[in-house]
Amino acid sequence: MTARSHTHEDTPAPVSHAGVALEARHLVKDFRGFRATNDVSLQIHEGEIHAIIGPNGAGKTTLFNLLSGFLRPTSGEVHLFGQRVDQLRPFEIVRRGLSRSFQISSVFPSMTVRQNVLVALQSPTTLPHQFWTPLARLESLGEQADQILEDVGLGTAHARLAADLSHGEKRQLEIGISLTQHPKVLLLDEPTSGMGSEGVARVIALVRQVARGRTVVLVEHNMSVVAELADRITVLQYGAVLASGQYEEVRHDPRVIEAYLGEEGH
Ligand SMILES: Nc1ncnc2c1ncn2[C@@H]1O[C@H](COP(=O)(O)OP(=O)(O)OP(=O)(O)O)[C@@H](O)[C@H]1O
Repeated sequence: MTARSHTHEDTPAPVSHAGVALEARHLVKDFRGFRATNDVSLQIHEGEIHAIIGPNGAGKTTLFNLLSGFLRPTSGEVHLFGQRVDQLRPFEIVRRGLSRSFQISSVFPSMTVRQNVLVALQSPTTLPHQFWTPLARLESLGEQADQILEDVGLGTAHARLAADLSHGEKRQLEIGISLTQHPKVLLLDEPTSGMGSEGVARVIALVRQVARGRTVVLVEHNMSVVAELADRITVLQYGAVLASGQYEEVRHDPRVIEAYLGEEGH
């Protein structure tokens, strides 16, 4: 335990939904008898960067899919800003302020970087009431697209074909595409996967940038990225929450060291 660490007793129990952006309550997901998510309850606080970690097969992706509406829970509930969302479809959850980064499949390789962002901005989830002003809409979309590309560090790459982007740049574009939905809560699935140290450093800076004024939840295998970015972490094992709390607190938890962090030399 270090000076910066906290104990469970230090952390006041939340008494209401105030300050809670996203909440899982006793989530269960069974796949033909196999329990991939086992009674997961967690609270993501507004404005925090929260990392979900755990060994391979621990259920991180399944939890992401449950939180974003891509899977329906077998039982349990998901609440977004105090409202139940687990029975909604993904686009309805997007409209309520939660967006997730998509894998490379959401990027159109034969279109330019800017065109990819424009197409995402034209999504009806973003512009449901503006069909009668096509010219004004296009102009406003162009400005928005350019701003998003600046925000994700692709301002000078706007005219390049998405197919020609490096792996890291594609991840930047995916995050940009997520931002077109104006999310209050952004879910990032392994944003640094497959990257070298330069790409990792760029993504760390990018996540910090997009986290301003937002809540970010990320699944991440790279523990130095987690240490760098996360305000709090939740550790999953066998589909259940093994530990949750401040990074410094959780990383000293002997069960966590045994299950996961020990392997990483932390
Ligand atoms: N559609 C499915 N049908 C059956 N089993 C599934 C399905 N999706 C996931 N699983 C199983 O659920 C468990 C959790 O998988 P999940 O992908 O959520 O883990 P993860 O923590 O994201 O793993 P990784 O770190 O390897 O990506 C695994 O045992 C997986 O085989």
